[in-house]
Amino acid sequence: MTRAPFAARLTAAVARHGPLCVGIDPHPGLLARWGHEDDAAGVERFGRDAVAALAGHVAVIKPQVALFEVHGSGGVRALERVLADAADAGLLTIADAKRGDIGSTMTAYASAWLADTSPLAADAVTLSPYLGVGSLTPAIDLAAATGRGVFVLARTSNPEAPAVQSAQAWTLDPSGGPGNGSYRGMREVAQSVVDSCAAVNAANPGVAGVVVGATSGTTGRAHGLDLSRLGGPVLVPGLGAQGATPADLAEAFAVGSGPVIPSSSREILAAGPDPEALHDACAALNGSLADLGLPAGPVGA
Ligand SMILES: O=c1ccn([C@@H]2O[C@H](COP(=O)(O)O)[C@@H](O)[C@H]2O)c(=O)[nH]1
Repeated sequence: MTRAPFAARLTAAVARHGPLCVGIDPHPGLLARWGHEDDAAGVERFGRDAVAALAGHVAVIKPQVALFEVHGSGGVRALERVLADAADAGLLTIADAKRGDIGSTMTAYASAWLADTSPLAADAVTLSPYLGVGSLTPAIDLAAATGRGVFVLARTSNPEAPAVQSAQAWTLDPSGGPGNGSYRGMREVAQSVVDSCAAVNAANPGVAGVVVGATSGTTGRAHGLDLSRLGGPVLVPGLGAQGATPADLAEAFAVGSGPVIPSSSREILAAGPDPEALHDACAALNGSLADLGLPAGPVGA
């Protein structure tokens, strides 16, 4: 199937619905609040009801894969149905799977989340670069070939992140691209991930996004990354339950082409299950985010 590049589709969806990404995280407490059991049938009903309520009101959703996998094969089947509903409804999807492995295994992860033929295919998937951004090439290549995208963890929202992500790393010469370049100088691991993704985007515009947490207030490290040359989207989890507010984003994410996609899961889902209440919560948060004037594209738009 031929589809426009993910970054262009994301830019267009953000222009229409605003930048907010709603995380689909069926935690036990939320399932109870929405009147569902903590089992495979419960996460399926929760996810599909959320998609039905959110379609046409937000640009993109981000199902948290772990909260479906915890219910075994039934949970994975539920996730397949949630992803299919979202695709049918024209709602973009980011599978928050955080995959990363040696290249041969990465090829299988890539096929699972990004191949047209896979029942788990999403519009984009989150990837972990701990084995090196170059090890993610099978997923990046498949995303480029199928009009999908990847979001590579750069500076995550958890308080433990700086111990690894703020360490100094050898940096590839940008002219080489991941896996090919000579080494020169040192910079933070998080910045080197961003720079490697920028090199990917120079060849395949907008395919490689990054994840940068919204929680500068708790980790003290969201600020200071140079996203100006990324040339791809930025997924920003941590709004709401983790303590970040829209105001925390204004300065850290002002520079770059974007689109910048702030994400909230538990806090926004707590407004449900009433669809009207969910719409109102999304509209209020999208309004606050729009006021910030975050980069909204164009990336291949
Ligand atoms: O740096 C990261 C990367 C991913 N996440 C994921 O986003 C949601 C956040 O949920 P909230 O309820 O809005 O806190 C969750 O699925 C995380 O695994 C992140 O928080 N930080």
